[in-house]
Amino acid sequence: MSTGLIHSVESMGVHDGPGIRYVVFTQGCPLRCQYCHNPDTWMRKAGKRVEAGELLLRVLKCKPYMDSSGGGVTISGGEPTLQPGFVRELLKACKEQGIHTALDTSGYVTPEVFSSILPYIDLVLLDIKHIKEEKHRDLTGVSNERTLELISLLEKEKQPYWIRHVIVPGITDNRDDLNQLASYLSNLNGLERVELLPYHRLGVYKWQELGYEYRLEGIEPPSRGQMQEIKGLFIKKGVSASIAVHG
Ligand SMILES: C[S@@+](CC[C@H](N)C(=O)[O-])C[C@H]1O[C@@H](n2cnc3c(N)ncnc32)[C@H](O)[C@@H]1O
Ligand code: SF4
Repeated sequence: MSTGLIHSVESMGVHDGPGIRYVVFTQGCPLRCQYCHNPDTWMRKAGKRVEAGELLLRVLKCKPYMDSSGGGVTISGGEPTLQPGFVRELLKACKEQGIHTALDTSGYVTPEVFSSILPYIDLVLLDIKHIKEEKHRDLTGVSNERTLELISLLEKEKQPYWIRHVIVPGITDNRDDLNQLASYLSNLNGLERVELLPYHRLGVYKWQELGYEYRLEGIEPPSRGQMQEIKGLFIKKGVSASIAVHG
């Protein structure tokens, strides 16, 4: 039986997929997003080791309210695709129990690894951090090539997915970049919806506790008006976009 390194769980999550969800936050992430609200999940140590079967028993206790709300299980993190064996086993076990499954990812994963998990995922929540390669590198430390390649795979496999995009004033709210992203998304078939996430500062204290330098100091969250205007830009291109509430 596979074990996984997890950071924490949330038994009544309402921000990561439809309905009420049991959210598993895995430990470890290869990206270093400047805005990340979970920097305490980055290191591939310091988490708790759990067996997939043990976690399933905890999930099953929550099944009644997950079912009645149209919810399920979401594996988030950190970057869950770093632990494909554990994630596969947990999602497979959930599916065998009739539980809806979602995976929350940056898409920084090879097609081979992702394909090994895909049969057990009902919904992929894929965050495009930036549509422009150079800006993506600056924001996250890595290329966006794998993320875009993953979208091609999801399209090919006819896998339903949502795209997420965090709006950070001065970093990801350039209108030309957003128009480019909206045009790109308007041509996709499996995309069910786009969730625009307003940048928030709820995790800044963790950066301070960890002794990391927070480069976005001084940047405030976007206003409601700014978010509405950006949402309008997506709608205008025929992309079904909504503004998410903070997690
Ligand atoms: C912490 S990540 C974990 C899953 C995966 N690593 C990813 O980035 O998609 C979950 C979601 O939170 C978003 N997020 C992280 N920090 C944020 C912040 N400061 N404001 C708004 N959304 C944030 C991410 O962009 C992602 O969509
Ligand atoms: S990919 Fe997700 S968990 Fe990793 S640094 Fe970025 S927002 Fe944080």
